[in-house]
Amino acid sequence: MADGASFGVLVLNQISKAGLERLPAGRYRTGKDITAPDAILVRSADMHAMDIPASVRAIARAGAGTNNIPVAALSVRGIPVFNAPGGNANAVKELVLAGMLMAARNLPSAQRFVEGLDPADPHLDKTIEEGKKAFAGFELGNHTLGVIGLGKVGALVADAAIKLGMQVMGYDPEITVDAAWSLPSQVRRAASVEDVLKNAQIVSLHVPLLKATRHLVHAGNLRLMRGDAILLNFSREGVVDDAAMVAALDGRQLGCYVCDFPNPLILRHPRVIALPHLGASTREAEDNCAVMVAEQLRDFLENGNVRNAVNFPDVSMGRGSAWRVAIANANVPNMLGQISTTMAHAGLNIHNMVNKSRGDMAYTLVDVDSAVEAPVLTALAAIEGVLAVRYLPVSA
Ligand SMILES: NC(=O)C1=CN([C@@H]2O[C@H](COP(=O)(O)OP(=O)(O)OC[C@H]3O[C@@H](n4cnc5c(N)ncnc54)[C@H](O)[C@@H]3O)[C@@H](O)[C@H]2O)C=CC1
Ligand SMILES: O=C(O)CCC(=O)C(=O)O
Repeated sequence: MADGASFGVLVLNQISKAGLERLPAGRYRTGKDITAPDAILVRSADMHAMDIPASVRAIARAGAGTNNIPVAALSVRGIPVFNAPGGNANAVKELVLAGMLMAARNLPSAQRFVEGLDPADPHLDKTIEEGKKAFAGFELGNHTLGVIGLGKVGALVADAAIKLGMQVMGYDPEITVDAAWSLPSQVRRAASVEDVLKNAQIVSLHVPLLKATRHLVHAGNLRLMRGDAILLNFSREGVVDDAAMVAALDGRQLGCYVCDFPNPLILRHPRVIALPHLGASTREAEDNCAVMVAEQLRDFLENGNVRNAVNFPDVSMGRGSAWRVAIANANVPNMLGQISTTMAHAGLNIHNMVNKSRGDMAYTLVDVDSAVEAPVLTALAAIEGVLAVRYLPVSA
């Protein structure tokens, strides 16, 4: 609960100062030791085993993926999970380009070769000229890149690859209309994951980790890939079956694996290039994401408005009066009827109201013409299907 005018925000990861500054100190307490927080700010910390306090009203993920957050369990509690769509997409795109170049030009092994040179070698020039033959690579232009997942990151990767002279094929059965509009017209539509794996020399994965995308790349479809193909995974560890992928590398069914998720199965494999989850680690991306989610969180805590929550509809309403009630409820018949009847019985006049739904979740903002007493809030919370009720009077 907010104690008077102030909100407590528990911060689980390093969050950029630019974002934290959007939660002004006079009104917000932020830090790693906040007890009974109103909200939690997080990046990659795994929250699945965490006991999320009853005081929590919102989770804000300063990034894209929310697989580290128990979204379904939070939805049942009427708690929105905000993220920052696109806030780090350019940073990931640039690292994917670096990954493609590192693999195509054998840069990590070339670098290891140079690091192993002996400065006292009297024939250093000759050693270098002899050694470099082992690292000859290929140019990206005119090769085919397959992009699986054409959201914020995938679209930027496709666009950059076209600008590098590559041919691009893309697969995304869930693509949104906005994402489809933002794709360059040169991107050829692939029929399936298999179509991409079979026909692209370089494949880059940009899907969220969901039940449907776990082991999207597995033993069965890895064998469709060209023996010299490069697979890039900047999505999530579980999207590729790493055991099958290592077997494909060892069996020469795959040329190289580039990923952002090292684990014991792939560490030190000579044809794996692994980075320590660096995709979003740029000053720009860290600031963008932190600022986006801090602003979204503040508008939710203070006004109940919802923007960019992965489990709630977008709902925003300008303040029509000083007394607002925000209600998260199951998307079932007669909720609005019961909410307005409860308010009418308490003598409250509804000034303005908005209700939207998304899947099983509905969200309602109601501005009323007079103060709302605690028993009315209790009665609203007791309506079957109501998941959370917040009273948000404008402080004097
Ligand atoms: N390495 C890193 O630091 C980062 C990793 N990521 C990962 O990349 C993922 C994608 O990020 P964004 O592009 O920002 O998300 P996004 O939500 O904009 O795009 C995801 C796309 O995947 C598509 N998709 C879903 N299921 C699919 C399937 N079965 N086959 C093909 N496409 C499918 C969706 O329709 C959507 O267009 C995130 O969920 C996260 O896991 C994102 C940012 C940083
Ligand atoms: O916050 C980070 O560094 C990780 C970013 C990420 O994986 C994401 O946004 O999905």
